[in-house]
Amino acid sequence: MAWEFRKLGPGENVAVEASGDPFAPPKWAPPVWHMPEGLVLLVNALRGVLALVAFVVRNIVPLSLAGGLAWLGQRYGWRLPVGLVVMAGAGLGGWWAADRASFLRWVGWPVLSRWRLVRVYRRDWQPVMVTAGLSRTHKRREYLPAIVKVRSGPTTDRVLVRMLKGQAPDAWEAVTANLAHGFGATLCRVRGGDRPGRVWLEFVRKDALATPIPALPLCEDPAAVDLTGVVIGRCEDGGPWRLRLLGTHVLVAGATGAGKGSVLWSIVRALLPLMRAGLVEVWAIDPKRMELSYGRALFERYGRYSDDPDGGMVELLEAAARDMNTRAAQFAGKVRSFTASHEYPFRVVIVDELAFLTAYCPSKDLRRRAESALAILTSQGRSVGYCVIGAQQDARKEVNNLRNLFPTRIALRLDEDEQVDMVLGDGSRDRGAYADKISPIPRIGAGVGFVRLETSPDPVRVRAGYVSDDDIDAMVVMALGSPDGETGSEAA
Ligand SMILES: Nc1ncnc2c1ncn2[C@@H]1O[C@H](COP(=O)(O)OP(=O)(O)OP(=O)(O)O)[C@@H](O)[C@H]1O
Repeated sequence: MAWEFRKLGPGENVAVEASGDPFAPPKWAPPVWHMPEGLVLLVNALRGVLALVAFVVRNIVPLSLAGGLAWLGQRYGWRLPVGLVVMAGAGLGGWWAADRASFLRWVGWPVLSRWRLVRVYRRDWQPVMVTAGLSRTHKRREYLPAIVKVRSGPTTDRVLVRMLKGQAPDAWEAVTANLAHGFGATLCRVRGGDRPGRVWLEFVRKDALATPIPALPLCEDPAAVDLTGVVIGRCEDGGPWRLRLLGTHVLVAGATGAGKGSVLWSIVRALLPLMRAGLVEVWAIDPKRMELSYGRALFERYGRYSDDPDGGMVELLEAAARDMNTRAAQFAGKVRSFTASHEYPFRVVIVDELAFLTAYCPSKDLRRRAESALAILTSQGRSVGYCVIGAQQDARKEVNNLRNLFPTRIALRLDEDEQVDMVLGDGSRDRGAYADKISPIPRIGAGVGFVRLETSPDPVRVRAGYVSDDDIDAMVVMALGSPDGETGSEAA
């Protein structure tokens, strides 16, 4: 039987049985190439050598160590290598005990990264990529994205990935749940890579914020407080959560019981040294008469306080707006950047439930006046030392149409997924801000939220310190000298 080879397209060969009969249907068959046996053996041997070289290069450090110890054992007996291993172990133990941070940086995390690369990511990479639909097959050849490196920390693994040509981060964002389950993580987030064509995958192995963070220690030194980053809790990576107050306004959105109070009180706690020094005033507006009223004495001594629904709260806001205008007129042409002083203290206006003033207040006139004062304060107050901090339960537009005047926003636990983007900006939830999935159990989820830091568009998970009633009492004692140190100054 005679066969002839035909090319259907580039790289595609078929064999067709040659036939003299022009009407006979063509008989197709895959081409069979008969290789000389020696050539096959040679190619396989070459492949084996290349794989061995790649393995040795990839594992040069452990292989060299093992080889060196084996050589020493062979040459001088087993006592020497065992002694060396014991000494190295003791040295590492001593390093760990003396300076844990540097030990983890130079030994602990690199070893863990290597271990997780080999035992988790490289091992499960192919099946997870295929199942998640991130691989492609072309002409029966499988193309997989590649792992560039893995960086492990105490709670998170960061995996730098080279995507397939033509792939975009959206394709990865759409399958974060598959990736998390595939690699045994509780959560996976996609972050921008170090160059086009690469993305960082952030796998959360363990929730670093699952247990409440006690109120941060009270600081006595005003110089230690930085208004461009007051520390109010912890970030997921273990670093401090610094919240900018100078030059911005802050919106704290969270469903009922989400822990808005702990954010507000952590801010006041961090500001206390500056309040005592006369450089910061906190004006508190407390429609709920629950959260802020506990520390009313503090606000009355170092600022102002109102919980009066019949106009008192709105008057306080209007007073702030008037004062801000006066300040702006005095600064015009003289001051370019604000520095807090005794004459012009930095004023923080805290509104515990914004929606009460802007949406739920029964008096239309009061609502209109409150909205107007808030709009003035938020649109013009930043540069003259005013910061409005508003808390609200409902992130919907109908309830707060001033949302866009708050440049800094914090999303605590939210009821619906679409509220996440309303608070943090479009695409935030796709980038991993799952504020709607924060646990409603207070011990696990209260005070937990997502923020966008100035340095990166990617949302960061944070938890505010829990300022208990006893902590507030301690603050009052520190600031006023007695738990009920009323000053007698009139509430607005
Ligand atoms: N940071 C935190 N860590 C641990 N538990 C917290 C934290 N913040 C608050 N809690 C707990 O969660 C409960 C609800 O907190 P909080 O009252 O501050 O919520 P909220 O958002 O102000 O709710 P609402 O809008 O209904 O007033 C509190 O009883 C408190 O025990």
